[in-house]
Amino acid sequence: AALVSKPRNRGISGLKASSSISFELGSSFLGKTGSLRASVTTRVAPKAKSVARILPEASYKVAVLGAAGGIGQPLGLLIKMSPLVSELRLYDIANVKGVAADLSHCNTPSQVMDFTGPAELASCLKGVDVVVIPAGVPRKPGMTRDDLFNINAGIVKSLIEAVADNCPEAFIHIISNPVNSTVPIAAEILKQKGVYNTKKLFGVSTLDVVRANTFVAQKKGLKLIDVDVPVVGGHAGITILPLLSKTRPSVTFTDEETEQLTKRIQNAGTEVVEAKAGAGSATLSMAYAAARFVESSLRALAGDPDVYECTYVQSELTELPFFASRVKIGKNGVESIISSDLEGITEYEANALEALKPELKASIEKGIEFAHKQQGAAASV
Ligand SMILES: NC(=O)c1ccc[n+]([C@@H]2O[C@H](COP(=O)([O-])OP(=O)(O)OC[C@H]3O[C@@H](n4cnc5c(N)ncnc54)[C@H](O)[C@@H]3O)[C@@H](O)[C@H]2O)c1
Ligand SMILES: O=C(O)C[C@H](O)C(=O)O
Repeated sequence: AALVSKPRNRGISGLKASSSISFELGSSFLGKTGSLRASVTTRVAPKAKSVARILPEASYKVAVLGAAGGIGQPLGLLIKMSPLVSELRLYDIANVKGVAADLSHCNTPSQVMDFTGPAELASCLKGVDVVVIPAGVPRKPGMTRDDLFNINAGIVKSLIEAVADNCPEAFIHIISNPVNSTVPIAAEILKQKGVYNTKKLFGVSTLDVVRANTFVAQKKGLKLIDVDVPVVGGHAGITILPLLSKTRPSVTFTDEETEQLTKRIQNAGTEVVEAKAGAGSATLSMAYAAARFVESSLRALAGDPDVYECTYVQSELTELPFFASRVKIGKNGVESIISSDLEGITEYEANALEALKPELKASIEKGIEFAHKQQGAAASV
């Protein structure tokens, strides 16, 4: 692995200037909607001053696996802007050197390092606090996310094995599709390695929330920054369930609006895949969403007591073993799963929740079965 850049301005000017620029970006675009600020009236507000005191001192190591790809590159850029990051480690099987050299010229504090190919994966992962995994193939028009399973399941499996061996304590963010199956695969691999921590494995479903917030704000003429729509279930088609009745600020929807918005949020990934016409799926909005989730995780690690995000995790909220919902994230990962979003939902949402369960269950079982088969195959060699 080559060290591409060392932070030259560790002193007052470098750190202060970049902190204030990216901090403003982080808190106004990435961070704010990652809290319950707009969504729960009973929340006890943390003292702004004490959180501000904690955060600029903190510095974490973040690895991106699949860093030279369509998501990986803009995600690397956004993470490079975070004042909470001391090392940004970029790993890919190809083309990562140039990406790292390019990013390393940004005069923000973190040091950028590149790692290429399986032989350098262990050194990329040693000592990292957060691992983000967007490695894998994207959809083309006409494909479902599940059509990516055959290729991406194996990629996620091998990367998680390395995570288990080298940084089992890290927060793991899985972006690679089909998320509904790749997260259960990761869980099984971590179990096989004896290092599974249910609180630290996250399927990144933030993009669904980002989209729901955008579409609802547009439809209802609301100020975007204030809108917060919880999205539960999973991350594919009808398993994506926006709970529009739980939108904050409180807003009412006609049946027609509910139907139209729900379908648009569920099909938003396909909307992008079709618009890109064979050139891939969402990358820029995904990088934005993933950066928000990274920033939320880093704030949680730094002791911010007010970090809430929707994410696909091991859960007891329903009878399904994995389920996306709003969770509170703290220093040790998931602190609690917020059940109140599922209370008092509308009949439309309750029916949609029941309708998504068979598909989500099948995707979870497919992932678990894959991991078990691989283990069986390895044992018989
Ligand atoms: N969770 C979400 O909301 C969401 C949103 C958008 C895309 N995705 C998924 O993210 C994945 C990546 O999308 P993309 O547009 O960045 O694809 P891409 O093809 O542009 O980039 C993928 C990168 O992964 C790398 N890669 C492949 N195998 C690897 C391995 N074994 N180790 C390390 N790197 C490896 C490739 O070299 C490439 O640079 C896809 O599976 C896509 O479906 C998920
Ligand atoms: O739609 C895709 O295939 C990519 C991603 O899951 C998305 O929601 O944009």
